[in-house]
Amino acid sequence: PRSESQKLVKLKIPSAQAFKLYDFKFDDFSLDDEGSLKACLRMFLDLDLIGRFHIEYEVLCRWLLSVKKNYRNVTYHNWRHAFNVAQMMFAIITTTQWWKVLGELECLALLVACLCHDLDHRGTNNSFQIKASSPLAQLYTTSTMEHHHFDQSVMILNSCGNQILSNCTPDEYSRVISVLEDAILATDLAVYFRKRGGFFSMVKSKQCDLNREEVREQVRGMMMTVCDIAAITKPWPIQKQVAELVAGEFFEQGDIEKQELKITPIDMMNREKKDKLPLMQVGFIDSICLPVYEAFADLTPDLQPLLDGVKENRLQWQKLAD
Ligand SMILES: CCCCn1ccc(=O)c2c(N)nc(-c3ccccc3)cc21
Ligand SMILES: [Zn+2]
Repeated sequence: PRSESQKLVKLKIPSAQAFKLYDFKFDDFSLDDEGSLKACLRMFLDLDLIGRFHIEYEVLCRWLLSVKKNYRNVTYHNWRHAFNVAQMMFAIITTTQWWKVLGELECLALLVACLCHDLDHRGTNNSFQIKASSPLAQLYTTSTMEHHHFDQSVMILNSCGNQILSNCTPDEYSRVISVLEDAILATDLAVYFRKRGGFFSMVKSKQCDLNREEVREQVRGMMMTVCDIAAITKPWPIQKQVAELVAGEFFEQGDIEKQELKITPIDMMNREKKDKLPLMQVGFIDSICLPVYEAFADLTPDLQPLLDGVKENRLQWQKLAD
């Protein structure tokens, strides 16, 4: 029987327009597994990454299938989330034309990073790893999960039949891996909190010169956060559905903490405090989301729609909180 990747190789790939991949309001739930895999191929094709890095098409298909397979069947941090983060990255770098400033190598690394950034997530967060003294916490004491996601990414990139970077030069390979590591580690919200002050003041003072490497590294990291939480910018029905998945996974962690670790979970993860969700959403929006989407809307008016989306959802959550 034809292998999975040979099946994927043969499929006709619709245009980015047909998939609505340029759309900031892309519906996170619009594609099934095969559709999401074809959409990933479309993103690699339209960014001309296959041609520029001589990626063998069947290897790319096999790599995508391996990445998807290494996401677990958890409530929120699954393949669908990773795919939606990649679609938002594609929409941002094409709409703003930043793909021209970042260059193909950084775009390749960012697209790979989005697809791989939560690999093998168990539906529990970094503090849970420490509390449960999980094997991962023994390996990495800070950004525990993010280091694991990066490890998993490199493992798949180096697996035979999945080496999409095999035709890169040694210098290109090491630069892709370096950008990949920074990008994945940047998705730890603790890292975002630590670095955002510098980024916001750089944007405010109009010092954001994307032609400087240290500026591009900072912007790439913040772009990962913007894409990682982008569900907060989506039309209300999509945002509400995603919030329920996030809360669902948080409550599942809270259940484990109660039953196995015998500790009382924080309100955010305690299903007995479910009625506080709308208020917590407003808090999440005010403390984490608004500042970074305001900064990007300052950087370029092209990203104003993302900030508008967050503000619209804040109104909806505030209404439910009243
Ligand atoms: C693991 C980090 C997930 C971050 N995240 C990404 C996208 C989202 O849309 C949302 C959301 N709507 N809500 C929350 C949230 C849920 C309960 C309490 C506090 C915040 C988080 C979130
Ligand atoms: Zn994520």
